[in-house]
Amino acid sequence: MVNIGVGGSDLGPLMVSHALADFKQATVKPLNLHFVSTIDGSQLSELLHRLRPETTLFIISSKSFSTIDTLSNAQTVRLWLEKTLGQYPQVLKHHFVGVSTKPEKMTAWGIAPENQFLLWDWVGGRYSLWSCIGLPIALTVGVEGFKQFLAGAHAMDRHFQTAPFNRNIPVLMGLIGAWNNNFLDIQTHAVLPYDGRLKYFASYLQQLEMESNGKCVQRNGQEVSLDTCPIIWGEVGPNAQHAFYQLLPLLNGEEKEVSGLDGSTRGLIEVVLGG
Ligand SMILES: O=P(O)(O)OC[C@H]1O[C@](O)(CO)[C@@H](O)[C@@H]1O
Repeated sequence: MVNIGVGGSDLGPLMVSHALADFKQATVKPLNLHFVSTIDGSQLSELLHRLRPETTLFIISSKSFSTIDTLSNAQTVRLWLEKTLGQYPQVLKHHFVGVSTKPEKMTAWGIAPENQFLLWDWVGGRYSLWSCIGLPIALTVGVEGFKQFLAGAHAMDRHFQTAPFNRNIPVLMGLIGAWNNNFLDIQTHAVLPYDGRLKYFASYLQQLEMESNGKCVQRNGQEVSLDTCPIIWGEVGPNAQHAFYQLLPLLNGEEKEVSGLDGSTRGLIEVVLGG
C-alpha cells in the first residue's frame, strides 16, 4: 500500500504508523505500507522499482484533492499501473482509494465512489490524522486499534474541555509556550525524542504548531501584537546528540533553557524519553 499525500495528508499518518509499528496487525499476506510526498519523483522512482503493480494499492490522500504535489504523483503511479496492467476501468477500481472532502473531484479523477473516504471540511489538514486521512494508521493497527487511538484523543479533548486551567495540560502548555516566546524571548523549541519510533514526531509537530499558529493577522483583521509561535525543530535524540548538541550547553535535566555561546540564541529543549 502506498499513501500519496503531502503536509497533513502525509505527516500525521506517517508519524503515527511508524510510532505504532509494534502494534501492527497480523494479515494473511504481509501488508507493507509506504509513504510518498515529494513531487520531484525520487521517492516514487525508488519505490516503484520494488513494487509489483498487481499487488499494489494506492491511497490518494488530499483534503482538497487539488494539491499539485499529490495529483502529480497520483498521475505518475496511474501511468505506471496502466503500462503493465492496461488502460481498463478495473485497474483504477482495484488499485486506487481516495481520501478527501471532494467526492466530485475524486470521481472526475477516476476513483470509484465505493473507494472514496470522505472527511469534513472543518477538519484542518494538520489535525486530519484523526479523520479518515488516518486510514494508513487503521491499516497498521487495525480498526480496533484505531478506535482506541481515537478514544485516547477523545479523552484529551474532554480533559481540555473540563479540567480547571491550573491542571489543564493543553492550557498550561500553551501558556508556557506564550510565556517562553514573548516574555523570556525564547524563540525556538527543540523536541528531541529518545525513542527511534518517534522519528517523524518533530516533523509532525512542525506542521501542527507552526501552520496552526504561524499567523500574523487575527480573525478581526487586526495584526497580532505578540509572537504567536516559536520555531519547532528536532531530531531523534542519539543522532541529534552526535550532530548539533555540541552547539548547546550540557543537558542534564528533562527540560532546560539554554543560551547560545554569544547569549543571542535562546531555545527551549524538550527531551521526550523513550519507553
Ligand atoms: O490535503 P491537501 O488538501 O492535499 O493539502 C495538503 C497540505 O496543504 C495545506 O493545505 C497547505 O500547506 C496543508 O494544510 C495541508 O495539510
